[in-house]
Amino acid sequence: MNMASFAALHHLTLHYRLEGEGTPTLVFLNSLGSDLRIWDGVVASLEGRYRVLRYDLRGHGLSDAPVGPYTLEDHSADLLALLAHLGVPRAVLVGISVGGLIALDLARRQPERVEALVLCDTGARIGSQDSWNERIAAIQHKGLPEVARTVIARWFTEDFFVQRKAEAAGYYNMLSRTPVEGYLGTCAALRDGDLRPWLRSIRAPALVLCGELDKATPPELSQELAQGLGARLELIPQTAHLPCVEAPALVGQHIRSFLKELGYDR
Ligand SMILES: O=C(O)CC1=CCC(=O)O1
Repeated sequence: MNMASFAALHHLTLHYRLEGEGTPTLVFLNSLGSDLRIWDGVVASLEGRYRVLRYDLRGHGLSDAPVGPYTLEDHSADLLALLAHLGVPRAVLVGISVGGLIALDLARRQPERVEALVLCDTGARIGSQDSWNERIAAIQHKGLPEVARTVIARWFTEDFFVQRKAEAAGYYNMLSRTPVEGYLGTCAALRDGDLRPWLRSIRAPALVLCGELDKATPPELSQELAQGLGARLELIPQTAHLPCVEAPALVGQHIRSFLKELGYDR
């Protein structure tokens, strides 16, 4: 059913979409300042082969934006509560950027709930304490719409801004209209979240994807992540931080090949 749905969990309300049939269930997690629509093209490319759950992280899209700061554990507890609400015992988690960190956090805390991981443009540690504190201060001082002008430049390639101008403007709107409390709360989760010590303990099979021109979470970070997890890294040509928007069909193809390797031949 491809329509907006809302789950009133005991602690907050999350916006989600559930579509498609069959196993496994794929759960898509968005990045900082985006929402579940960044996955539209990837989900379309999967052509209903799998059951797909997308949701807006707390503080994003149409989900509640409680007062921060948040932690990665707050985010992964939200996901667990949503899975329980929908009766999904186990899923393949597909997370981008902070969404990847949240997926990793769930995989280390509740390994039995995670069938596999697809980690896009992410790392076990993104940025530094200082870089996140600087971003938080800049937003408090200048506001999110101003800071978003710098941030969006890292989301897409230069070509995208020239050739897909209207989409670039639309995604700037998505980013700059993120609830500021939710954006700042999630910056704090990124500032305080470091999963490097846990990587080797994560046993779920994983695939790592990264835009070859990503400057926010560059390919070297993905390489470290893939090494730590014993996973394969695939670079997505001619894309930056959001290959799911710039090259959704290719991202979808990698997901399908990975699922095939895991025995899900659909
Ligand atoms: O906002 C950025 O600079 C890129 C990013 C880092 C974590 C995330 O989710 O997006």
